[in-house]
Amino acid sequence: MKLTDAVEVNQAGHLMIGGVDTLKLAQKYGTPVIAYDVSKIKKQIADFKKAFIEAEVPYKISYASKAFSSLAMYELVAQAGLGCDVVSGGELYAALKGGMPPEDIEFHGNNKLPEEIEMGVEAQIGCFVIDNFQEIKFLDRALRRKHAKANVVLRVTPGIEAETHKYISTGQSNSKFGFDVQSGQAKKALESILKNPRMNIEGLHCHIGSQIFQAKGFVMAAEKMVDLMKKWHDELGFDTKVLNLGGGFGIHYTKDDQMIPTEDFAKDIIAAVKSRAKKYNLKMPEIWIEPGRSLAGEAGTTLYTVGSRKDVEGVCHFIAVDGGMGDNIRPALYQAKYEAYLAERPNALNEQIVTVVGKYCESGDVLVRDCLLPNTHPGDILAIPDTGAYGYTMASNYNRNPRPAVVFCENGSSRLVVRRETFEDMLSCELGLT
Ligand SMILES: Cc1ncc(COP(=O)(O)O)c(C=O)c1O
Ligand SMILES: N[C@@H](CCCC[NH3+])C(=O)O
Repeated sequence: MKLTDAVEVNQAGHLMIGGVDTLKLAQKYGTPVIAYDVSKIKKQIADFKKAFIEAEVPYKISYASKAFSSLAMYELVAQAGLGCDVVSGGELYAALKGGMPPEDIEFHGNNKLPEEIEMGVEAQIGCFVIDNFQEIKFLDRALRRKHAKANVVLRVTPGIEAETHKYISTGQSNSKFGFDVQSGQAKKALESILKNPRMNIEGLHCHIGSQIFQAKGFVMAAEKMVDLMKKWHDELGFDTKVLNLGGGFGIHYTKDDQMIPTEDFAKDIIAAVKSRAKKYNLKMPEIWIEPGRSLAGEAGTTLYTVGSRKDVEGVCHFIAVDGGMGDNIRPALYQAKYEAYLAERPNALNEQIVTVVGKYCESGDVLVRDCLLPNTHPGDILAIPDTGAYGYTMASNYNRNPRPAVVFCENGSSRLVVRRETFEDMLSCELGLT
């Protein structure tokens, strides 16, 4: 039986992930544990691919690995034939270790360090997404030193304000990412790259933000980008081979989130590029997208064990779990909303409005505010679905709490893909004084 898009229930009435009973997962791996239903990741990948294949347009899907960077995820993504984007030397290192072919890796970031750029040049990655003038200098220096060439894509801010939390909106002119178009910065950068014999500019990039539900913003951005292609074709004779429209496709966190199917999102964007390119008589560019959250988010569910309770009648009912803001900072950072279920009795009558809090020494350490749950007891397993993106990758060791374990579940089997951190792990970089 299907309870939500994220969670299913087995014959015993327990929540299931990838065909595995969540109570068994908690028993086997301990809690907190983030359990992924691998079939959901595969389905999202297939849906994106389908939209491009049906539209018969050249495309590339690059997984934005900041959403969930792990060796297992890179392996899965590489097997599916996707590329990936990385935003740091650490992500690049992990992607290569996870078996991503270097030529399928894009390097993003608003302040790539010289040594990170050298690492990318050394690895002969697929392309650098150029974000600022300093980076052009650093990249040029690295290429000269290695007698190498690199493919690049120019990131611009098309001046679109996405309807999302202000911390995750990036397409507006005052964003810290990319070159501003209106002020002429972007054109200057393009001219400088075009003159550089070591850089092969493939095309343009924009990313308007994250957790966006309206196709409208993407369509507007796509249209503005094709306008820019036309302008720079006329003014500079520049032919855009690649149009990278970034990621940002919203996912379900709560019943209030109005979902647009992945395929429909992609179809709208493709149609906008197609018709605009036709209008200007431009060659259809290869469309690249960079979904992160929409590939990993709904596939992940975090399981916690309920510990203490605090009830002040008429004021509040707190249920505390053995994780919190250290494994999911999103509620504290973006006021993100989630739903919670009791793994053993997800269908039991909901009796009480409670606030699920973590174990960290912060009043803001709230995972779900005011949710309806059945009566809970210490030792119960609580599941918070839709935690597959920006949970583990934004995790911290605050209060010296170890980061959780991660398991992949599929067809009734589970597999540990990231072991739980130990206290020793947390001290492994420390040298002390004596
Ligand atoms: C350049 C770029 N591409 C892709 C993504 C992935 O976004 P999302 O996880 O919302 O799909 C991000 C993050 O917002 C980003 O900054
Ligand atoms: N970390 C953010 C998304 C940031 C996307 C990166 N540009 C989130 O959890 O929603």
